[in-house]
Amino acid sequence: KNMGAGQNVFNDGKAVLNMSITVTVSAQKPPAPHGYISISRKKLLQNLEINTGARVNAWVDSMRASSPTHIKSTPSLSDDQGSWNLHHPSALEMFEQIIEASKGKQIAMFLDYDGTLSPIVEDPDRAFMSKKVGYLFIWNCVWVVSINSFQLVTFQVCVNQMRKTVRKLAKCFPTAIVSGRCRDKVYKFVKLAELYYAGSHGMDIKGPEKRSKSTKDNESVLFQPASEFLPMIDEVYKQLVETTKSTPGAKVENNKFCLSVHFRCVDEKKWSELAQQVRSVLKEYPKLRLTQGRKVLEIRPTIKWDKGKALEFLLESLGFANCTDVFPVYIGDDRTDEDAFKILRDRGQGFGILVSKFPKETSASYSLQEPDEVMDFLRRLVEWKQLSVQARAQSRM
Ligand SMILES: O=P(O)(O)OC[C@H]1O[C@H](O[C@H]2O[C@H](CO)[C@@H](O)[C@H](O)[C@H]2O)[C@H](O)[C@@H](O)[C@@H]1O
Repeated sequence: KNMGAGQNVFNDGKAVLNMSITVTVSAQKPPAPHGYISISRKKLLQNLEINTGARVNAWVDSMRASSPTHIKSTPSLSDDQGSWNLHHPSALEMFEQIIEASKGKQIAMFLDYDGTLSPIVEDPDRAFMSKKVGYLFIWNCVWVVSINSFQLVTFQVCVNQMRKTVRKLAKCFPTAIVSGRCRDKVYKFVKLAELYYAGSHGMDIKGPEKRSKSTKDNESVLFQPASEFLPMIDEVYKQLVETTKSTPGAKVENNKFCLSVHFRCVDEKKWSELAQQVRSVLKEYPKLRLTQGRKVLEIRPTIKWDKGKALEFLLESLGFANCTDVFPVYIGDDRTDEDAFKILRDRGQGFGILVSKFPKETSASYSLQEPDEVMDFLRRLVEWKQLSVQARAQSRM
């Protein structure tokens, strides 16, 4: 059986078999044709089993390594908090220097969602924007006839401070949300029509809604590089739901052009079983690959597209292609955000801010500890921009 060139038996970036192999199954072993390796089917299957076991173990190691409790117990990283902070100082503490670096340039903001604008929670469907909620107390006197007295009534108006801040931010700078989630879902959490959205790890990009009376269609989809994968993703979603249902706590999320298999609520003893289940489905789909986020296995098309490419595409769409006077700031907490941090580092433009309480390998320049700090940083940017606009207006008078 000719397995064909470039067939990835295991499709997680490091292909186990990624070369042209001719497997000959016959009683008498014919000589291998020139340029081909001839190995027995039995031997091949044995190799595959060994590799499958090793690969699943590698997955589980990686699942452990990305877990904060394990990071804390990794001496090379935990002992090094001080030196990590030196290399990735707080963006809040470095605010003045950041502003200085952006002088004369147009700031453009790129924000990841989970773990950046919303705190990480167990249930992905309840990852609402920052919990910090403002209460507006209105004291009011109400004449209650029945008890013939005045009563003091309190009204509480909840204002989502993060949404309010991002709305203001978008008034000051072009702003995009870049998320692993399906675009519609992230929009339901953020609920701001004035932003750019790049869902499914950047594979579904849409510009701000245009309010046009002439057309009912106010959607402005800009780019969907993986649309041909939709049927495959749906098929794999169904299979993963079925295959993983025996693992308590596992949750499969359909993110339209990619899938997430959550293991946050899976007992660590069952991680290997879950990895095995995911692998058993994925091995039939060499055109899909696996990446990892925070307690989540992410499955996506093998196309060369990621959050970094989405960032470049958005910069172009915003009219900043080949511009030297743009200053992109990307804030994110996850491994998938590293692609965007790296692009900024390589271009030598703007910078990345990693949201993390723990030292991590990163191409980001600065750090913030949690979504509340992200909100403080965004607020300071808004205040600075408003003050500089005011100052400019006054100087013209
Ligand atoms: O790129 P992002 O916006 O950061 O999306 C990455 C994944 O985020 C979500 O999962 C993460 O957040 C969940 C809610 O806090 C948490 O339960 C989970 O453990 C995290 O991995 C989202 O549900 C995934 O689909 C995204 O891929």
